[in-house]
Amino acid sequence: MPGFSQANELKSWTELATHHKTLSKDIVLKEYFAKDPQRFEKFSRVFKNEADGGEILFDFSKNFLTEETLDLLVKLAEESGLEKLRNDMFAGEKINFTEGRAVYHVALRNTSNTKMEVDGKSVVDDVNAVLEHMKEFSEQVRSGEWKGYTGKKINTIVNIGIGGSDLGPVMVSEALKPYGDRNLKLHFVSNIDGTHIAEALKDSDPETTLFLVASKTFTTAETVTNANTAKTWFLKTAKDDSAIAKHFVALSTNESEVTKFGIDKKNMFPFSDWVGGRYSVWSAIGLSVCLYIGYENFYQFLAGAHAMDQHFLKTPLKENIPVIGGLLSVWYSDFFGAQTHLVAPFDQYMHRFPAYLQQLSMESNGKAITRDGKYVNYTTGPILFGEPATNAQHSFFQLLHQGTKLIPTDFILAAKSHNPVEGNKHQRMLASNFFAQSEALMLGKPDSEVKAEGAPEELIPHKTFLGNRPTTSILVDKMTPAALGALIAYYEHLTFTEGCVWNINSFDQWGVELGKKLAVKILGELDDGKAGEHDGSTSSLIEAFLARGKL
Ligand SMILES: O=P(O)(O)OC[C@H]1O[C@](O)(CO)[C@@H](O)[C@@H]1O
Repeated sequence: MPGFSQANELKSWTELATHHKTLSKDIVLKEYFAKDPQRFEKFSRVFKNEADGGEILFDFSKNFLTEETLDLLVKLAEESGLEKLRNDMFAGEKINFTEGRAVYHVALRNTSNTKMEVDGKSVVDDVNAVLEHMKEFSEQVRSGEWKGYTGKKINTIVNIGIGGSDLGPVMVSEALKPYGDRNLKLHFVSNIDGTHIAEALKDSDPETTLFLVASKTFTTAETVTNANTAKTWFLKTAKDDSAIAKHFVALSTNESEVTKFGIDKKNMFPFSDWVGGRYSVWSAIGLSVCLYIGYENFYQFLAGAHAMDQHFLKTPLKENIPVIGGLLSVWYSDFFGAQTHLVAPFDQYMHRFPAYLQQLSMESNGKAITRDGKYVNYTTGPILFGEPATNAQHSFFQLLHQGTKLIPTDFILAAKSHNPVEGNKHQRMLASNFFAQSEALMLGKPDSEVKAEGAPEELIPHKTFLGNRPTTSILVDKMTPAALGALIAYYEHLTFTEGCVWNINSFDQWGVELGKKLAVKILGELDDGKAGEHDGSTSSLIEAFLARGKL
């Protein structure tokens, strides 16, 4: 445990509170830019991705930040023990103390084969053995050497998993679609709603479909139920249990449940309990991605994340890009009262990125108990939300520009499009929106300007924009596998930084357990056709469902 309980007991927290009193009255971003021609240079950082030679520019200069703010925030990180906690994570210490586990997803993308140990035992060979298996298997499937039970090539992959066993694979395979094998059809089935599996099966042929049952625990009700439904559907045609080996593989830590399900141990891609669900796309859980984009690209994805890991591990805090991102989030949440964090990728392929980040951020830092068991005296994890732009502009950006809430926003753009159609015209239009939005959010539109445009007197307040809305712009050269890997790792370490300062355990998820238990009890009542003991509303709703939902 660190040498403090509540983050607001730290000296730097008090100093930040005093600093906030003056800064919040004074800071007008456009004036700060006018006063300081070096502002962009001071508050932007370039990440050089050793994996593919690409760069990512992080522009933090349109944030409520001065040199003093940054110094105080860095001091807050130091006092909170960020360097120790980070080093402990990289050393395989059991920093997820409520579950007695190491937090070692960084070991899954250790492409430099650095020594990494848990309990004094190296994990490097085990990680590499699984990667080797993924390589061999993905090459066999992609080449057609791996055949279905009737000798046909696999052309459909159905990943069955939920939460971290779904969101990472679906987001990454969408984001890296330009690298995908278009002869392979991908389906991701997560929801217990029968529609999800039914639609995937309608679109599949048992002779050419490969099911990946992705579940760390292999006990998650949704996944086990969907996988059993898929197995029944498959056996209806295949008839013979021995055919399962060609069409079902498991991505899991739980060998006994996997074999009980009927999947051969040799068709299991294992990983360890030190991989959290929301950090598992780098593990065997990423097999769907590997099959789709090929092993070389998957490896580049890992290498890009590894490059960001090295940056996080070795760069002084003031230059450390994810540390700055995390500290800014704390700054907005706890000193400016921001409740949310918006992430808007200007990239259609990245359309599931905000959904992925929701689990990463909200399952990690949606906590209110400090590491020594006290209720926090301050606010913690923000509500993360987002949609790809420019679509987002035409729906909820109104509230960003003229609403009453402060919404710190990240905009992400790749300079080079994968589809430079119409002589790159679309890309230039996309980019012009990326620049215009952050500029407009900062500059606003004063009433004098609205008046000068000839607006009638009564409309002037409606057409005025206050501006001074903070944004972080992230400019990637091109969304390559390595760039995406680095970007995800950026958000992981940002989340880590927040959790460390707030002194919460970012690595458990007890909050989702309650709902699971209650649902099991009510399922028994639905099977019996009678509501049990509940409050008036719940019993009546159950009775209404039973009356209306009879088959
Ligand atoms: O991979 P599993 O064990 O099926 O769990 C799936 C998901 O369920 C959760 O435990 C929460 O419901 C997530 O943390 C996890 O990603």
